[in-house]
Amino acid sequence: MTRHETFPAAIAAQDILPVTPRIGAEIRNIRLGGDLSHDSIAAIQTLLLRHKVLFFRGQDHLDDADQEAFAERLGDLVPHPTQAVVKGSSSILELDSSRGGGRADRWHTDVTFVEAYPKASILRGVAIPEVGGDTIWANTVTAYSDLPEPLRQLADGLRAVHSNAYDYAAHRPRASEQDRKHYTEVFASAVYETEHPVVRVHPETGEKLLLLGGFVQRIDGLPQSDSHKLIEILQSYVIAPENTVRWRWQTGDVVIWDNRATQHVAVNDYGDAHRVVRRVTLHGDIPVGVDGRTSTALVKPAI
Ligand SMILES: O=C(O)CCC(=O)C(=O)O
Ligand SMILES: [Fe+2]
Repeated sequence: MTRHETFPAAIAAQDILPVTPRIGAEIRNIRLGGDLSHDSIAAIQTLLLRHKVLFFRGQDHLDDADQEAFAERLGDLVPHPTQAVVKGSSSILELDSSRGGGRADRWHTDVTFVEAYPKASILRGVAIPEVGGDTIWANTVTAYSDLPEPLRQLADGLRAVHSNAYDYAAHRPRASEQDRKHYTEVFASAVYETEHPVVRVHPETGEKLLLLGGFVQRIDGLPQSDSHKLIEILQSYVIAPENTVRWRWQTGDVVIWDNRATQHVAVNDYGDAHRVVRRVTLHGDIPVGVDGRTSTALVKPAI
């Protein structure tokens, strides 16, 4: 972004409050819904590409249907491939801390185990603990540009395998019995495996970004231990504090993230307090690497 770049007309400059210079902006004085003007929707889309994550407080008027109607203005809704939608909705996924799988406490980009994973997610705070339960997002574009040149060159040529089937117990030693059951019986009930470029070219901004996150299993062509080490090195640039933004939720908040240019994690620090968030995701397109090669599905369930 250049300094003199204009703000999208439908949202006034004073209503756009960057939370950090690199990622995240709070947008004030807008009532989200399916009835927003074309200009407001276009402004939200522009701001999302620029800030990667947009925060909206005070959207308590939204119910599930309104959340879906608003999301539909931004793209095509796509339900989660293995988890059931909330009753009565077409594609809302509920994350309830008191149920299995309700705590997304590993860094990830949503649903990267499928080829055309979602381009954006829209999350609504339904029940928020008095303290704790923040979410952190990381900018994977600035992470890529922070890589020292030799690492950038190395990353440019790599491909990684993402899957929803992994050693759950090893990755999540703190998980409850309920979480384990949810993982086996629901989340990984159908196995997906997809090979993505490690560096993706963003289809709208042309920015290069690191495509990794919690579903990455290995880097193509490397022994498992080297694979782990290299993923850890690259991931350390993603989660560097200067590339992240942390949000203290209030009930009625809505957060939208560009799921192509970010990773996120829900901080699991609130014990038995009750936390419920509801999400919709928008259809994405198949990633393309810097060499023009696209992602390829290796395993997908026969439907
Ligand atoms: O619970 C949260 O704050 C985030 C959950 C999550 O990972 C998601 O909605 O995609
Ligand atoms: Fe997520």
